[in-house]
Amino acid sequence: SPDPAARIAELCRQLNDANYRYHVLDDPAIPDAEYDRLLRELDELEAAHPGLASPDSPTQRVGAAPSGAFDEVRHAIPMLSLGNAFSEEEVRDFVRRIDERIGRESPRFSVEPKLDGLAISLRYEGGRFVQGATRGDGATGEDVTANLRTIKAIPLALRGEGWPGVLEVRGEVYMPLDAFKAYNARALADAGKGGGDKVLANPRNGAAGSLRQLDPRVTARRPLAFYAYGTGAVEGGTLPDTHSATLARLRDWGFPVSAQSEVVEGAEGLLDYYQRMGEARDGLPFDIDGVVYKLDDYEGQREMGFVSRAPRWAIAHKFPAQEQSTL
Ligand SMILES: Cc1ccc2cc(C(N)=O)cc(O)c2n1
Repeated sequence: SPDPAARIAELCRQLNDANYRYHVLDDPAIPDAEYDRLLRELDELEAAHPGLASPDSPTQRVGAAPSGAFDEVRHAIPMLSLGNAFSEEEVRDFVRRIDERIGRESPRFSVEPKLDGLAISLRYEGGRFVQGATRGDGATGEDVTANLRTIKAIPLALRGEGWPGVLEVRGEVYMPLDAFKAYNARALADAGKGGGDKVLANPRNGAAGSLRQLDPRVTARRPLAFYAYGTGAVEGGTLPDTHSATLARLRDWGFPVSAQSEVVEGAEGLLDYYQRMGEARDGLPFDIDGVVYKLDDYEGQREMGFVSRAPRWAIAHKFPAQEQSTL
């Protein structure tokens, strides 16, 4: 049989590549059954050669139950909450304030849907996922690293090159609607036979509840997804000058980013995007409760600063409340 170390390295590469193509490019390379077969082969090889199992191996995503509650994590850079706009007038005020404060006639904005999930922060050192935490109150969150490792959309090691020595990525963990419905249908059916998983009230609670499980093996059974929407601490490297260019780099490094993100210009561009996303909303594979507008250039963001914990350079424009997803 070929050298086990070489076979293990090849299987890790194939499985990580399959994850990237499935979760980031939305272009699966191999069918699920093939993915599972490769993962089983890797599991058996690592069991036979324990010294050869790398901590970044796809088999290391599901750990055992930890001790007790979650440790606290202090966010070196606070995780922002967003100010809200509910009307066209408030959006125009937002753009006008930017023009008045930093003299931008028709600024460019990075825009994307606002997913209804749970905000988290992921820390990478030397390109490896070392810690993940919930937003908490923005300054301090809970260490849910073991649970986040079970989410295949979150890379255990960065791809490509040029990433900083320390990189924190902020994003939203969410439960896709189809997966939510399939999970509940199965949980309901199993309940009928006196066993099975808990039925979830709605996708947002499903995501929050799944991440707060003390046992990562329970989290691993939940259909969770993730998409990156920003960065936190960055050391030993630099990011591009705009948010949109940073999102493109995050995608190259292995993070899913919103397929609906765009760059638009001025209040008209924002309102047109809001209109289009409002029309597309019911066809999206996840719940959204609005769209997010961000001044795209970081220089402008620095000049605009923050009001208490919310940035002056970004707002969420919310849709009218929608009846909750049915069970
Ligand atoms: C700065 C910031 C804070 C919270 C966010 C939340 C979402 C979201 N829920 O999708 C998207 C973003 O771009 C965000 N951006």
